Amino acid sequence: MTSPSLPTLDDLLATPCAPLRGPAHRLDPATVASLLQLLPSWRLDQGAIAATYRFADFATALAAANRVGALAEAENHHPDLTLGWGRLTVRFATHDVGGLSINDFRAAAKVARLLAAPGA
Ligand SMILES: C[C@H](O)[C@H](O)[C@H]1CNC2=NC(N)=NC(=O)C2=N1
Repeated sequence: MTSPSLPTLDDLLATPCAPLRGPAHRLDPATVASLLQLLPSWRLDQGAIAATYRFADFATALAAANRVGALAEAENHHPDLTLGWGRLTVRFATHDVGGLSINDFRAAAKVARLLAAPGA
């Protein structure tokens, strides 16, 4: 049960990342935990949210990284990416607020949709 003030997954998918600056936009741990419930593949990882996606080989993982990069550019919200053979780890935090913001969840939801699609 999410409180009325929390966005749904559809809200996250439908809302573009917006410029956020300053600690007022930092999410508290309870909100982070509630929002993570919307993104089952994602976890809290040293102050960021992260997910690891697996692929058939390096070239496929690299292609996925490039698709995530295009999404990040479109959203103006950028992850740290760790690319390996058959593996891509995507991590989001918002450096402009010095922690996690709603933009991280907006972007993560879009990445999850992008990479869940067949042939990602
Ligand atoms: C100037 C530029 O719009 C800002 O630096 C944007 C770019 N992408 C960003 N990405 C992330 N992850 N956090 C930010 O605070 C951020 N800010």
